[in-house]
Amino acid sequence: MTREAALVEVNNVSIAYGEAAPSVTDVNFSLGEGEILVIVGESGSGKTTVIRSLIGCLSVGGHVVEGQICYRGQDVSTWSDADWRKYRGTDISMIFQDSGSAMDPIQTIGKQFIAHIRRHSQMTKSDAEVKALALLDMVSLPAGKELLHRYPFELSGGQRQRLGIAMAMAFTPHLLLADEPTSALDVTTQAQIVEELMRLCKQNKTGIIMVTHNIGVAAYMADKIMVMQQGKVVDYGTRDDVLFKAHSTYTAQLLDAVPTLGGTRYVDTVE
Ligand SMILES: Nc1ncnc2c1ncn2[C@@H]1O[C@H](COP(=O)(O)OP(=O)(O)OP(=O)(O)O)[C@@H](O)[C@H]1O
Repeated sequence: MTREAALVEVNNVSIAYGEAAPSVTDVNFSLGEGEILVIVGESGSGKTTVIRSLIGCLSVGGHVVEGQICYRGQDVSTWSDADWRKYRGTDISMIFQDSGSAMDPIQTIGKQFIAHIRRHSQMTKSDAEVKALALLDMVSLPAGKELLHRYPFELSGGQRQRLGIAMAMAFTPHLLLADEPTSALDVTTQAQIVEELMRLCKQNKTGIIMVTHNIGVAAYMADKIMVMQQGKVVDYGTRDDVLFKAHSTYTAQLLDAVPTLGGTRYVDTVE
């Protein structure tokens, strides 16, 4: 019997910018369908670099210098631009720290959302609008019709992130990448967005790889956690392994920094 390929498999990957020494070295992890991997680590440790490499969108000069990234068993280094266009935004999608800033400020949300749907499908304008409205409803953004006539800056940070999730989920991706999707939000909205992502992940069996600075968020939502420091993975494993049997001093320090409530550390109490 052949083993079914993991959704994502990253083997010994190192990534450099230009001619400089690699910024990220020897990264290994895997993700199954419907699993949530959360990447945590200090600023500059390489989290964004790793997540962007999975959608073939490293910033200028970035390239994989060693190792292999596989998506459903396919080595993505063999993909042409046309292959990437086929997968990006449909099968593999991404939400950013502030989804609104990734949108054109002078075009209405509706125009951009409908164009996004039509770019990846054969839908008519009116069918795309119906789909956009259903997606807005799915992420608890009611009054979608009115919202489609608004501009990105007219929405709150939380509404913009919900919109980002709706657009990213438009084609029910198998893999959703999220780069600090909650860090610009207040704590209550942060919790709502995390719940939303977890619900969609469960409902659609979408695998999620999310970057956050907040190990409390990782403890709450992750199946697996990867901790990065200075371009290297210093801890990786199931949520419980990393939280309760962490090997690196850095992870121990991160966990020590999590506030306690009535003497109980937050991560200890989350199921
Ligand atoms: N476009 C670039 N050109 C050159 N070096 C870069 C570029 N982007 C990132 N780097 C370098 O790669 C390393 C990792 O950066 P990266 O943005 O992936 O870290 P990060 O963990 O996501 O940080 P943050 O939490 O601050 O977003 C850093 O040393 C950074 O300076």
